[in-house]
Amino acid sequence: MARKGKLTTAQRKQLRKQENEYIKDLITITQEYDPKTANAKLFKDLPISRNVLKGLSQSAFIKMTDIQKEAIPMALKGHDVLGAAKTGSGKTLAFLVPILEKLYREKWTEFDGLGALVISPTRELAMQIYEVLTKIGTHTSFSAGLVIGGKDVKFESERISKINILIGTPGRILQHLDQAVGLTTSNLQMLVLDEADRCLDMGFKKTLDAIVNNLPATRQTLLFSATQSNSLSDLARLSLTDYKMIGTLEDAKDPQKAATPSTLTQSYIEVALPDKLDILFSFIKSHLKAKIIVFLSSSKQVHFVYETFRKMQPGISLLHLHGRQKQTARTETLVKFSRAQQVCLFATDVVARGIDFPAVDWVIQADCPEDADTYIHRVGRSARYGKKGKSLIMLTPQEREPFLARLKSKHIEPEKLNIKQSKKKSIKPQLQSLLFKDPELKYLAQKAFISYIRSIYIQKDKEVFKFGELPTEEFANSLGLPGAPKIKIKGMKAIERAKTLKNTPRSLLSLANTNDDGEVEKKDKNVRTKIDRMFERKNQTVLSEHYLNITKSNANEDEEDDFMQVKRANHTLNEDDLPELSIPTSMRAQKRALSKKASISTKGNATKLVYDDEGVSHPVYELEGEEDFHKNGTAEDQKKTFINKESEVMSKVDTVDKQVAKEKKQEKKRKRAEVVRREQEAEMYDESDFEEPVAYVGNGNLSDDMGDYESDDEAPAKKPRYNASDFESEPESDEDNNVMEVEEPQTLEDLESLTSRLIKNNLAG
Ligand SMILES: Nc1ncnc2c1ncn2[C@@H]1O[C@H](COP(=O)(O)OP(=O)(O)OP(=O)(O)O)[C@@H](O)[C@H]1O
Repeated sequence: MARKGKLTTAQRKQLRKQENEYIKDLITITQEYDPKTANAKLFKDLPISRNVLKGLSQSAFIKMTDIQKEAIPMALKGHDVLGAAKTGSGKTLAFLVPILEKLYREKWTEFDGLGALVISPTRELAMQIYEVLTKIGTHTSFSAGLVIGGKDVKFESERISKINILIGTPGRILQHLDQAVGLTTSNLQMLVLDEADRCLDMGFKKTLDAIVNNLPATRQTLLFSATQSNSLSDLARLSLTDYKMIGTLEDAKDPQKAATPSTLTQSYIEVALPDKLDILFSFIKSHLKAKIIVFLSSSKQVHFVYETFRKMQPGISLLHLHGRQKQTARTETLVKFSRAQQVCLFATDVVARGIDFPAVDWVIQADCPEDADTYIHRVGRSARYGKKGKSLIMLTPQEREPFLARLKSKHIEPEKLNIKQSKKKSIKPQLQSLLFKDPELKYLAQKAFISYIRSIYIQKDKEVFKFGELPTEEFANSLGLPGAPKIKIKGMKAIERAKTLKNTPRSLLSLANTNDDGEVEKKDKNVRTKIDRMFERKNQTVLSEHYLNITKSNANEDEEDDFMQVKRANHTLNEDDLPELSIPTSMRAQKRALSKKASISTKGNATKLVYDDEGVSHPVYELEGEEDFHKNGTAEDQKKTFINKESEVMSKVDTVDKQVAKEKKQEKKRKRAEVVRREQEAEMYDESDFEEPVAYVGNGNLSDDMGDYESDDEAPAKKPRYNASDFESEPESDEDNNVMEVEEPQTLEDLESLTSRLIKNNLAG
């Protein structure tokens, strides 16, 4: 007899049978389903299981968007999908529904391991996808996990073995594939890349390839983005052969199908670089009732603009978000911005893609994006899911024409706006006074200056970004600085480029002074030490403590040196009597001295030695009998043979040396490129704090998983942590003003790193 509430074995068997039949029917209907004739509009018109439909309708997803209508049936049929659709058009559901359906039809259980993997280029986007999944999957029995860094790996490893659907950023996923013993990918059914073009680009190449190498080749792969890459090599990397393209790039040739939403009003203004902040401040002041995102090119820019504008109190709440912030701060800002209605967020491209902020009125691109695709993603934070929105891009006179041409090729033609003269108001005096009073702000301004110049220098599109035409002095003044901080570029390529720059301003022309090593240096004949350089920067309070420590320890060292020195008070030494000693002075000289080739060349002709019974060495002829010696030919012949043999050896050594040197050079170049790339990455998609990964891993139940997520400090709170009143009156007490959120100061090693192409030198005091 069955106890009350418990099913008997027979009942269970019966239920299982019914479910198997239900799944069988679903599969048959799916195979017979023809999207063209079916003309489905609602999710319930599709062959989707009842539990998923329930989750969808409870989340108010009833009617399908175009991409969902097309992509879901294709994916349900088992095809690989390459899907491109405008920003805010519902791509997330287009891959989440097929994931849930696939696993349901495969009768997936926790013992089957990982069934689906979703890769997102940013943490914020991964969290958002996870949140949508937990909503629509609430009536299914799959477990979901979010890995974006953080918690104890052992803790994660235990839980991750039970995860069916894993969502995460590339670096973190790879770390888990490497470390989590329990994570079995051999059964993986589906791989999804959201923002696929970004996941596939150079920045993530190595990581993504390593992840894919860990996955079974027979799987279904879905790629989604508003700007899709259909480069064959990219698709080959994912073993994508028989795939269906949905709304892909071909459609971009049709003006009606431009990559931006029709509900978005796009405009541009031409602004000289030194006037940008004036215009930006005026814009914010005249849009106090709006919800605005301002995109800037680097975290330093964001930090500086946020801190200074905050002090100038434009009359609207200000927020800032970039990849160098702690995850908790990033998440809090995300939640605050989502909930607020009148607010201005300064951000880097870390939130340019995929993030679904509700009701953004304006997207301002204060710095020109690297390409048209980034433009599309940035403006896509507004006008989502059929809502209205506006965007404005500031283009410098140098950027205007070529960048508008890039946009035109994608059928995007923003309207020109003019700035009313009456609205123009310079904030330079205010900035100057702020920087004068606060050395930390001045330091931020210097960093913002350098990072902007650097961002222009490293841009690929040289027609848009004309490094040589930057008005550096005026730009520095516009940030409130008394003059442009001096900068130098390391690396041969940079020098060549700097040399060819015809109209390069004075401050940039100093870059062209190079030394033997191909490094650009100041003309200064005296070699400046790290401490000298520190001294030149000592006006910066942020560094001054470090500086003091160094100079103090150096002073102590001097004293110690003095103390240890043998005083020659009681005798004198005749310098001429001392043996001549010389040591290689530079690294290059040291290397040369150690190279095999150099050591051979400095030793003259090699002499063959033989050792006697006592181990004493002798030239060969000393121990060889005359008769034996003549057996090997005349002395002249033997000499020739010997010389030929030795030159052969030397030439081999020479070839090897050259090869080694070439490889080293290539490796150095590769490393430098890698570091520059990583720095760019850190600016935009920071996944850097590897040592302290946080993961929110489910425990076999989606709703429990969401509970876990909520309770975690590091996780974004589902319920608001701030109520509207908290937020609107963002406290700015005197105390708060004094406590500045200053990033960790860069170390000397950072500043002088060979890997950095542009570094500051002798910051203007
Ligand atoms: N069928 C639907 N019914 C109602 N709302 C929907 C539907 N599909 C998506 N949405 C809503 O539309 C918004 C945009 O969806 P989503 O974030 O998936 O867009 P996207 O195409 O991925 O955008 P992006 O290219 O910027 O990543 C979200 O707020 C989502 O909840």
